[in-house]
Amino acid sequence: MELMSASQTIAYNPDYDGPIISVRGLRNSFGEQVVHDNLDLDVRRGEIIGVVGGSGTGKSVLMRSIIGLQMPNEGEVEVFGQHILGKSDAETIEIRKRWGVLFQGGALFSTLTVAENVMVPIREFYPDMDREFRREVAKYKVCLSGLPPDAAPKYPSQLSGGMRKRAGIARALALDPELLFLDEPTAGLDPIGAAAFDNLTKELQQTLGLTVFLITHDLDTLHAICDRVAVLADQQVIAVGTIDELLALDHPWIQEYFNGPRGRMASSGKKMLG
Ligand SMILES: Nc1ncnc2c1ncn2[C@@H]1O[C@H](COP(=O)(O)OP(=O)(O)OP(=O)(O)O)[C@@H](O)[C@H]1O
Repeated sequence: MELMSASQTIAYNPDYDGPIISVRGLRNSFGEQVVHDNLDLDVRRGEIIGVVGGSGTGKSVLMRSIIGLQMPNEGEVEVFGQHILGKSDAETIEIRKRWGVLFQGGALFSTLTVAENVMVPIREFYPDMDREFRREVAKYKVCLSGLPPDAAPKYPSQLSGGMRKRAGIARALALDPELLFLDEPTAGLDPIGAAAFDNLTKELQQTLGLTVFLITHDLDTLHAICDRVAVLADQQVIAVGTIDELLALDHPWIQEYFNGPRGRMASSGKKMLG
């Protein structure tokens, strides 16, 4: 194994104030199946951007391309203003430290407690951190996720679905990220649990100044907390904007999605609350 020298690691530029994520000309295919072709997207600092699209339109593949788990056939991905495609883990370590990911279903290690799950990224990125301090950080993140302190020593199998999602958030927050990726965070939650999770996401965005890349099918979530919505269809991001801006577009999928019976209900629910 080769160690990177400091000069080979992509440096953190604290003065960068452009888009937090910039994707250009992305192409992803699996065999004959083209999932993305010439896809562009910018994510602005501090926003919650909802990413929607029919099943199989490539929302998760897009997220995986941005975080380096999927190597696209073509295109450029910049995160925090730095090109990351084709770079090794060692080269991107300073960038990866600055984001947290909640995968679909939580993806917790079932043989580790909640606190131990939170400690995994801390140990990976800060191997020299004192063990006691690591424990304290983990406990704090568990609280930040809205879990009671007694959840920390529990195993994922001892938690409800909603609590497991919160444990996943605690782990995603382990390294004090500036950017959070959430893949369908409210899927499988009851409406009350989903609304509570939306509130948590909004609170984290506001109190920690996070930028949030949020894949969802949940119309209530889009209305409740997203600043803008990106729509995936036809292998591209066909539109990005507020829901009102999207509604002004004459695209059949967008109209059906936001103006169909469920879309109208979510919209009227927001008006009643607002
Ligand atoms: N590793 C892979 N190998 C082959 N095909 C893949 C792979 N990953 C994703 N795909 C295919 O790419 C397409 C997009 O998948 P993706 O999971 O991104 O869709 P999605 O928009 O997130 O869908 P959903 O809303 O149902 O979660 C799907 O047809 C999927 O089968």
